[in-house]
Amino acid sequence: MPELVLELNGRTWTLDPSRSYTLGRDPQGDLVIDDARVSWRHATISWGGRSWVIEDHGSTNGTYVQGQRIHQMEIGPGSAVHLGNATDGPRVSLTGAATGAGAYSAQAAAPQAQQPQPQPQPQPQPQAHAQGAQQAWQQQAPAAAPHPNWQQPQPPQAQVPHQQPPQGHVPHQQHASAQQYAQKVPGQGDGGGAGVAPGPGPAYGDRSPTTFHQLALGRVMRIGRALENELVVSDLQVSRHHAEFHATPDGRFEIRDLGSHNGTYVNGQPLAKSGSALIGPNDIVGVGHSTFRLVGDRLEEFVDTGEVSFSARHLTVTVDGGKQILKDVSFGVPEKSLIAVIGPSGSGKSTLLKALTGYRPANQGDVLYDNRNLYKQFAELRQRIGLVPQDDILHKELTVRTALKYAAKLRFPADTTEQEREARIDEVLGELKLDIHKTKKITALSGGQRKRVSVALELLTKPSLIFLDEPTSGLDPGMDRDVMQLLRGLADDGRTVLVVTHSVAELALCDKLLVMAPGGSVAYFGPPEEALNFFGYETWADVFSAFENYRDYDWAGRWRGSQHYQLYAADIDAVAAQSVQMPPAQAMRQPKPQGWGAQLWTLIRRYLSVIASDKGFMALMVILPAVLGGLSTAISSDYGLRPSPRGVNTSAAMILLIMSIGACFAGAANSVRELIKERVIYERERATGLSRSAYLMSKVIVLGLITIVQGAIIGGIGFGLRDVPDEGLIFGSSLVRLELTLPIMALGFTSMMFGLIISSLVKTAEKTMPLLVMFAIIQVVFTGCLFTLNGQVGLNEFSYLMPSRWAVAAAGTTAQLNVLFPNQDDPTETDPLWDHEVGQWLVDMGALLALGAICGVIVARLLRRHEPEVMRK
Ligand SMILES: Nc1ncnc2c1ncn2[C@@H]1O[C@H](COP(=O)(O)OP(=O)(O)OP(=O)(O)O)[C@@H](O)[C@H]1O
Repeated sequence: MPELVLELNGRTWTLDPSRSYTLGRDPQGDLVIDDARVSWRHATISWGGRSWVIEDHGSTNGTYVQGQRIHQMEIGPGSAVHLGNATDGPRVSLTGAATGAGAYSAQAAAPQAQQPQPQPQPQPQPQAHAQGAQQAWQQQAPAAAPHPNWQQPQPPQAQVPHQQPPQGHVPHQQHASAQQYAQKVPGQGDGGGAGVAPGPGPAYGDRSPTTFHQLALGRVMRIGRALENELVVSDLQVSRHHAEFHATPDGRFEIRDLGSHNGTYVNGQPLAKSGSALIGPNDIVGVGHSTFRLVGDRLEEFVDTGEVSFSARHLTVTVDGGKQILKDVSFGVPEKSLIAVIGPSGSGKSTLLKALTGYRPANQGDVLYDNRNLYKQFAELRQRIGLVPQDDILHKELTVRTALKYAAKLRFPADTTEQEREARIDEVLGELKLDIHKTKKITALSGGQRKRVSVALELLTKPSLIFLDEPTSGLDPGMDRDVMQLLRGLADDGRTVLVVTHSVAELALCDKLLVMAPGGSVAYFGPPEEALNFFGYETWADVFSAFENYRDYDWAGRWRGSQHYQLYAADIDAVAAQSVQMPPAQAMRQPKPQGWGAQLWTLIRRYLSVIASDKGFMALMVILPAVLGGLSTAISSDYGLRPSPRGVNTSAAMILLIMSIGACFAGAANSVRELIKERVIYERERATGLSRSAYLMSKVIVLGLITIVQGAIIGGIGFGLRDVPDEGLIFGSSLVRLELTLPIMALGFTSMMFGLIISSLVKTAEKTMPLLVMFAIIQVVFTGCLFTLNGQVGLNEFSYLMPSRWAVAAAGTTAQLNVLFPNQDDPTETDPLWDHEVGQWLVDMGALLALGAICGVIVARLLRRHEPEVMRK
């Protein structure tokens, strides 16, 4: 029997040739390797009939034998295989004989063989508590009506003896007991845990470092993704050459950023690009998912594999006018937890989500992530947060794969290769079982599948904390379970997942439930299965009715007086509330993974892909200007844009009017929905480092080109079929029609910019249509072709704000509109904007384009309103 003995992390397994063994992070696999660089299903070892064979399963970071990345290779006694990194990735060694009594049989070794066994703990008796709670509730009041006693909750100590949770590390268990929970939550009542910046104290509680690296005087230790670095970090968030540690002549150590894309952080604050900082034993250096701490001349590395605790303490949000919309919310969960947040409408769920993600930081309180203060170290920690808003954050017109491809391009550092990004996309698609849908358009997917794609997008960068805002809203009831099971799986795989939901059907899948009461305070936090008993009702509908009927009841007081509070929240609550002091905006600004130009190019390509995928829209873009240009030919005119024998030719003004309005309408119609329909995508991408100006510029360039072409079609048809003056002002006699068309093209562009203003102003896409119509009608009035504007004090000056006024004026200088369409009251009074002079043509065109530029500045300001508060600068 060709037995092979495999050694990993000090443990040995005797492999059986009759079956194959999977290696990876998947807890269901045969050999579970808990290392961020190892893929979920990384590789397989099996007996190939002649010899043992290791086969890589398309892992992101590769399988290495003697420093070479391999796909499939024969192995045998004496072989050593590194997973995830050629030098310091987890090492699998193979020998030919069992190593004695310590050897495990791999068949017998269930995946859990490597997991630490849970310590026996005194278990709380949830049912007894629940009944107790119910009795207390029923004693206080019958469910049908509030009772005065409700207002006087018993002091917590009277209800339940306070149990001191024992100290120590306890592995995760689904629906962990209160004691287990209390052990894992950071900073429990010790006043500590408010971040590490800067100051003594353990940075990671009881977590031990993933690896150590020896630093030596005179030696530089360079960190990066590339294999030639001394410290190779297999993380796509890290640049190829990211940063370096080196000793200064006086024996101290310094970290220097090497122009990294995602930044190097010291105590959560980003170093300037290519900047450096001296580091001491209390400093935490952050590079991608890894953090480093100096211990003597050794560097301890902690890799954030997602298994981190999370808690909120005393979160309070006060809005203008002093009203509190979130009141003193505290809760905490250990690693790998799924938390659901429910509550009646207006109870502050969205406000809480914004406070937890840093989108709108609370005015008071802390959010602790792995014992680090999220608000203080936001620039670094925001990269570990995934947020799936209620609306899809992908362009539905694209295929799943293309949408993820663009998202990966925007979120990963500029120096990641397409191959690396593709590999990560494949990994995520596989994890979320979306492989079979990858070539489908997102519009063709069911609601549940679409939500999976949004989750897949957020998983690309391997966040440890994932927040979801009502993922099941708008889905079929059957999809609830699907989505909640997906979230359960995400948490079990080593992430903390918090979901705000209206759906109560699948709450049992969660580890903890947070129930918000009207007014923004906590009504309950604890295991979901004990919640209904806590409230003393049989259904959630009853609980929500009670919230509705007794809005003024002190729900928070009832919670704080309960034994559940003692069990699940008192420790977190014991720390006094602090007001939030966010670092200065500069320190919070996360370096952008991509340069401005690269972002712009990706955004332009994505936008063109979206347009190209909609053939109907493309056809309309050509038909609309053709029809509008054609309409102008319906005006009967013997002389076109030339003077009649008497000079006057009012139909020329009508022709210019119709063509200008056509250009206004086409331009504004192109852009009026553009920003509002992408608002959620913009908000999310902005939080992950998208440049506002690159985003706006991508719209201006693509829509600008479209509207200019449309203007050319309108002008080509409208002027092409008409008599035009023999001589132009700029182009002489040869290109008079072009000279007349240029103002129409510029008008299309500027109207498109006005459309962007409308799009960034409105709250819903439906509101854009009335505003578009209003814009077009105002332009009709202010062309100067319906009635004389010149000389009308106030009205004339106001018309200078209208793009149609300048476009008609520019074309009017060429066509001599002062002759064709003289002032009806006083023919000697001419409009100076229509003077037949080269300078005037240039002034009119300049004013038209300047209006467009001013619109651009206004849109940029308006876009700011739709950004996470921390991104507004
Ligand atoms: N900026 C603000 N200024 C004033 N009041 C606000 C502001 N933002 C939210 N509110 C109010 O705070 C309360 C909580 O709002 P929030 O959107 O967080 O509730 P919600 O529980 O998410 O509601 P829903 O389930 O309907 O989405 C609401 O009464 C809301 O009107």
